[in-house]
Amino acid sequence: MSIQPWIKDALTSLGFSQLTPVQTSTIPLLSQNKDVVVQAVTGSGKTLAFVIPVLEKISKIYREDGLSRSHFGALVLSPTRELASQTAKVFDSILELQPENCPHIKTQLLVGSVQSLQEDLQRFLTDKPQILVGTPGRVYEFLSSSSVNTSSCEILILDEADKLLDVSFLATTEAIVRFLPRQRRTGLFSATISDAGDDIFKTGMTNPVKITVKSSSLPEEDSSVPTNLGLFYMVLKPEMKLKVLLELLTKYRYHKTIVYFPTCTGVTYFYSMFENLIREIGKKEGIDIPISLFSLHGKLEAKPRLRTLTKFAESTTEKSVLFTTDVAARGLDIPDVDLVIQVDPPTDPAMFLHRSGRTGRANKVGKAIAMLNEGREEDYVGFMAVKEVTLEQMEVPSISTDFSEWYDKTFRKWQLMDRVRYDHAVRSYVGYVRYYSKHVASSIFRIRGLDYVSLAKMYGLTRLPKMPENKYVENFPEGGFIDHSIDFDRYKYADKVKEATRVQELRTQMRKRERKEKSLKKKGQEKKNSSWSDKTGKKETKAERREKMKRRREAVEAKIKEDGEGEAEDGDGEEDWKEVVLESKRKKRGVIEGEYDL
Ligand SMILES: Nc1ncnc2c1ncn2[C@@H]1O[C@H](COP(=O)(O)OP(=O)(O)OP(=O)(O)O)[C@@H](O)[C@H]1O
Repeated sequence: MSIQPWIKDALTSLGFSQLTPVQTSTIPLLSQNKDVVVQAVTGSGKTLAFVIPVLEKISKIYREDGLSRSHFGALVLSPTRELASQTAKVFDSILELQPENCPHIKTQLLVGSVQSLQEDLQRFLTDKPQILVGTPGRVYEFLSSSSVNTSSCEILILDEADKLLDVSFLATTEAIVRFLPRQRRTGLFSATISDAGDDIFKTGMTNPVKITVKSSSLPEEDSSVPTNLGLFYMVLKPEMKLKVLLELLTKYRYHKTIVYFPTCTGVTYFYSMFENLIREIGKKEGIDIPISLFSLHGKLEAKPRLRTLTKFAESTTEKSVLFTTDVAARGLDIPDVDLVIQVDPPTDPAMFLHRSGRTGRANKVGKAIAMLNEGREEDYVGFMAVKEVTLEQMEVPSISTDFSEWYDKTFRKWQLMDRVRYDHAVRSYVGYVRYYSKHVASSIFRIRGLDYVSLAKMYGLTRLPKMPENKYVENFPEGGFIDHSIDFDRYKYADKVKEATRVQELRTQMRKRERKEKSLKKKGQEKKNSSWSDKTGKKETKAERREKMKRRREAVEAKIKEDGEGEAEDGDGEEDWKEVVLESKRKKRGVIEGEYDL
């Protein structure tokens, strides 16, 4: 295969002395004028499979006419800022080794919130980069500017193409494609590209060559999972999940672990809870537990997100753990991640492979564990087997009664220090139930089959929050109470202003309650003396009132829905959309959704 000598030398210096199978099959086709659709297992080297042809093309343009100001030659699209930034770094690591006597090839990263569009345009005109790497939103804005001329773009790469072609991105991706000249090459890459179906043709490709690289060289052993990646599952009650997680994180031998949670709110909540648990375990055992904990999700600002990821990747602590959502599921390449834990399976089955594939990359050994709720979720194993993904059952590590009691006590003590933590628990629980209802495999993940009581215990709730799904709870506990260990009247916010407001509201409520009780007593007295027709009249008024309330609620919900739209962004932002609705509801009502009026 003819790769330019300087690129070959750079690859060798970077330790890539031999190409991987996906690179061997893709580079010659894409470098010479073929469109490609590439499906290869996670960690198989798809990035270099498009980076090399892009560099080849740009070098060729230079040998011929070069590029004029405001033109660029290649565009790489990625679904997340983290992935775009990582891909730009791969280009840059090779470009740093360009020989002095060649025209200098440069890249530019285009992602939202890192710098303004104006700054991006300014940099483009000054630096004259030939390769643009970015996320759809910012790239679209950038290409819309009259300062950018798209007519010289020779190659378009959609990395994680099935994501870029799903409902969350399709319109923007298509709009970007329309900016580009028809006479160009297109490459689509993903470990799960077949999920994009016919949408691949919306990228304007002509007769693309399909390249599929499975993990095994033996055709009868085809698998969608890399050979060195061990996939395991364990079946347990929701209330056991975090205890087992803590046990795995503290007792297991690993270097870097990524733990996936369903929602952004859940990540923030469990992150601060685990920070405390790990500290307390250290105190209990009289040692410093060598774990550095990080948290990352789509609702954080772009810059801290990128910083956290770099810190996690560069962390040299004995054990480093990243709590995250699906925003960090696709494409991220942190070579020494040796354990992935999914506290719940993802709503989209394709995501299972992307999450698990953060370990066991480039022939390194890795282990991915998925926790399944007892009951119906065991069927997920058979469901994944049909997709050539084999999961092996793993024993649930045994949790001693002592440890379990210590955990409950420590968790509760931490939670009681600030009532805001309970509010957060309620929001995370409600968010989880919403998330659960979005599972693609809805016959396995049945909203009516959830063990709500055990789930509430997992989140540290003592009372089931008010929500429509409560109708599925068998033998619904009186008042929603699972236990009475929290005295809500005395449960304080650490924030003084918040606490003062709570106390004020509590007093008002108590006064109201007293007045109500008094009036009820009085009414009871009157009722005894009133006629039957009077009572019927009151009943009608009640029905009218209920109808009025219903209409008002519907109007509020419609408004909230309207307000909530457009909040979603980058991957997992949309997962918490419902939380935005709930938040907005709360603001409007001035109460915590899911809580009883206490
Ligand atoms: N030719 C090669 N020789 C050795 N290592 C390589 C080679 N090509 C890629 N790698 C390494 O393999 C790892 C995985 O590569 P890459 O991130 O491109 O995988 P991927 O197929 O894009 O995975 P995913 O589907 O998860 O995005 C990287 O650390 C990369 O440096």
